[in-house]
Amino acid sequence: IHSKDQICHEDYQRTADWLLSQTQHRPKVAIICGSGLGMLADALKCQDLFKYSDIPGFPQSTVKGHAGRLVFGELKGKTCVCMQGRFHMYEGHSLIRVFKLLGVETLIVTNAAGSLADSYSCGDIMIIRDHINFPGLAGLNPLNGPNDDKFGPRFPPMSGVYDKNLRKMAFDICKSMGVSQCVQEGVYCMVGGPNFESIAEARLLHRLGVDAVGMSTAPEVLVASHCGMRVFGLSLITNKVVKSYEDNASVSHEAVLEVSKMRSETLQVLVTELISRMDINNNTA
Ligand SMILES: O=P(O)(O)O[C@H]1O[C@H](CO)[C@@H](O)[C@H]1O
Ligand SMILES: Nc1nc2[nH]cnc2c(=O)[nH]1
Repeated sequence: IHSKDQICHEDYQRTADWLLSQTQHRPKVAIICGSGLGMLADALKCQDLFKYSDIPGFPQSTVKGHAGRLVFGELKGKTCVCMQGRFHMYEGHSLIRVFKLLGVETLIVTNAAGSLADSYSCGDIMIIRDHINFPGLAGLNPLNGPNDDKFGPRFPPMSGVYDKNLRKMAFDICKSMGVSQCVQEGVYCMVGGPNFESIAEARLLHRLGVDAVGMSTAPEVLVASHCGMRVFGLSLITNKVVKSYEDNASVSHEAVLEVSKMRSETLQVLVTELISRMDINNNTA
């Protein structure tokens, strides 16, 4: 699966069939680990691990902080598959449809993001209420090309994509974890990257009402929602995006990974508890 122009249902099916022949696990939940958040997979019990390089049709993950492994396992009695290493649009791939063919019903997506909202702090967790898909608005969309009706409709709606019940459940869990003071709910904006924002771009995003910005998530959520998956998303605020010409601060991927590492345990507890509480059989929370 190297160029989306060449990918068809049979390609996804071949990869899914190979995985199903290699593991007894039949996951209903998929987790995508954001930059530096790969340890979310460590909580899985009875693991079956596959290096991306060993999976037919799988591309390589090229970004530091993304290990490049698919981990199957049990979390509180629920069977999950976890991507330790995502593919960004700037890398050119999406594998959500393989998950669909494995039987996955719910996607939990995490990312590292910079904050635009003045009230946010580094280390905050933002439950994603909605997204702005900048590349998508400009016509760069993973659903471009002939529509495959086996996956979903030509014109999928995008309102209410981030499941309300799961968002509420996550809030309740954060309360019981005693971390609600650093939990936010907001709008994630996907930009193409791989550069971080200029100050003028940061100001534009701020004016548009963006709370957090990153270079992932929206394409995955789009494809997942198109094929009928329930979606829940979390952004870890790893940096405040520089919005002032007087501010000498500057962001780096290393700094992003450092904050991710510091907060990954909290995210692991939150995601584990969410999966533990969610009903996966009838697809309701
Ligand atoms: O979205 P994730 O994979 O967490 O990664 C985020 O961190 C990287 C920049 O540091 C970008 O790829 C951005 O999208
Ligand atoms: N575009 C973008 N992606 C990020 N990922 C983590 N922090 C940032 C950021 O400030 N901007």
